[in-house]
Amino acid sequence: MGKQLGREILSNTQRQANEEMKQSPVTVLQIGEGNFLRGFFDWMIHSCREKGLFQGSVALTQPRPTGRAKIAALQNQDGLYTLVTRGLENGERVEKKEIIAVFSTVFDPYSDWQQLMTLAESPSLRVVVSNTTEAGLVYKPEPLVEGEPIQSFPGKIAWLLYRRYLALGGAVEGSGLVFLPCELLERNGDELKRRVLQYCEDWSLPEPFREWVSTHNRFLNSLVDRIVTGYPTGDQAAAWFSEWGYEDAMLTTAEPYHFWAIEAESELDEVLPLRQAGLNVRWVDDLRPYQLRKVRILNGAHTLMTPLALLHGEQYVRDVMLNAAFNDFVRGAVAEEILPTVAMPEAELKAYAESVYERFLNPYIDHRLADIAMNSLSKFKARLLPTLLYYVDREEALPQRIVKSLAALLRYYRVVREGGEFTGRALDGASYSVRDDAASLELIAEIWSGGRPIEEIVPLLLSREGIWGRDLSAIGGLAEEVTAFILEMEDGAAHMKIDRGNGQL
Ligand SMILES: NC(=O)c1ccc[n+]([C@@H]2O[C@H](COP(=O)([O-])OP(=O)(O)OC[C@H]3O[C@@H](n4cnc5c(N)ncnc54)[C@H](O)[C@@H]3O)[C@@H](O)[C@H]2O)c1
Ligand SMILES: O=P(O)(O)OC[C@@H](O)[C@@H](O)[C@H](O)[C@H](O)CO
Repeated sequence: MGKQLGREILSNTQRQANEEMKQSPVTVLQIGEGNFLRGFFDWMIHSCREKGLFQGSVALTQPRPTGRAKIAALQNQDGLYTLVTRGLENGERVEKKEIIAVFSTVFDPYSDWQQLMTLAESPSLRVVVSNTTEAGLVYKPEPLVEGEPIQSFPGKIAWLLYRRYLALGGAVEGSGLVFLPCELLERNGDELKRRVLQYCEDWSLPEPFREWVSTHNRFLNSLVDRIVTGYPTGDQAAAWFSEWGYEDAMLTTAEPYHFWAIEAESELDEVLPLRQAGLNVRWVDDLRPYQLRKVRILNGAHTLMTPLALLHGEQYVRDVMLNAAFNDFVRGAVAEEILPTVAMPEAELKAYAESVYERFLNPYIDHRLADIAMNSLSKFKARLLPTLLYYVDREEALPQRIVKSLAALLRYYRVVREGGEFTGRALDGASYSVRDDAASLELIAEIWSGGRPIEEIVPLLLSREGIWGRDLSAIGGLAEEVTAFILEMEDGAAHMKIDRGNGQL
């Protein structure tokens, strides 16, 4: 057993910076001990502090009782943890190790409720950041028992705000807080506010307070973008620990790419000087283009490649991008079919697309296509169908690569029910299981099973409004093109075959 990370591991300079941080007022409350916030937000605050731009510190709590273990592990390490950032940046491999020191307080709100209440009443507190997954924002009614910890995340916020309102007085300028929920939900700030107000109503908290919640507090909508891969798999951690001379139970890893679009005015730089620290953060008037950019390009490219690549025996995103034929296919689809449909400056879109390819090629991330394949029906509908419909609505030629990926999706969903599973067969006959909405899979399996010719199957599949949101069989030429692609795939026709490394799809 080596030494555990703690303040004695730090160099003299780091120790001094850590002591200064510990003495700094708590300006940020963080609800969420998970990997993502530690590899994203806390790293950002650490970067700001290192540049002398941020004089506050972060108090960390977990949103649910089960997060206790990580809270205890951080307490055991004086609030410190290591972040290794690794991947490609402008074509170069980077690997950077940092000991992140931003938590001046780490506590379990279920055993130390009073500490949360004291923080709630602190005039120094300005920001509340969270990531509790989508599940954390689901509304679960609960009774209010004064002095007892509140279970839900938005319920905690409602009570925290009430205590703050009582302590600081509603009218006081600056008594409100800035909320930055990082959950991956559209308009996450609005969602948190709605939930908080729901608890205020459930507990009959006074009307003037509710008014103050809405008018003096900011619930900001934002879009986070960074792949944070957490504690490394295999022997990597042990190898690093022996190199570093210490062990770290809270070690996390992330890709170099990071982006945060926050719908708010840039004056908030004063509260969070992230941009001044050179971070890729943008205060924006309208978040929608950024959401669209990510969903259509990054997630769209994932969904575009997944069924086709799985049918051809690929397993990982990186391997798809290293295959010349697939690489051409993905880049061609993004550049010629997806980008023209997103209303943002072309140079910006191209730069984002390039960063996405680099992220897909990250030598340190094994992103399984089988994981991305889960719920591919709704993913196609949200991520690629709007692009296809853009051309349909303008009566332009159908985008061939997206049509091909739709063909691959339908072929990938050629499933039979075996026990509790729906299984399909790749082009080489290998079996796989498909995870998606059971009713849709049932329906699709039934359509494929009837012994009909493919020319009948495809229009039937495309006509299911319950799956696609509209009758796709009504789109002129689509069923014929999809059918032709499936037949070519099955026949192993030259242009649907992969000549590994150098061929064509
Ligand atoms: N890791 C990434 O690359 C990444 C990137 C962008 C967004 N995200 C999103 O961030 C979320 C968290 O990811 P992570 O990598 O930090 O995972 P994690 O497992 O390390 O952390 C999950 C966090 O959510 C909390 N949580 C889980 N279920 C909850 C519930 N029912 N109620 C309240 N809190 C709950 C946990 O206590 C913990 O703080 C995911 O939903 C993911 O979609 C992750
Ligand atoms: O997470 P999912 O299953 O909704 O989608 C799979 C990927 O497209 C997705 O995880 C991206 O990698 C992620 O959104 C990048 O920030």
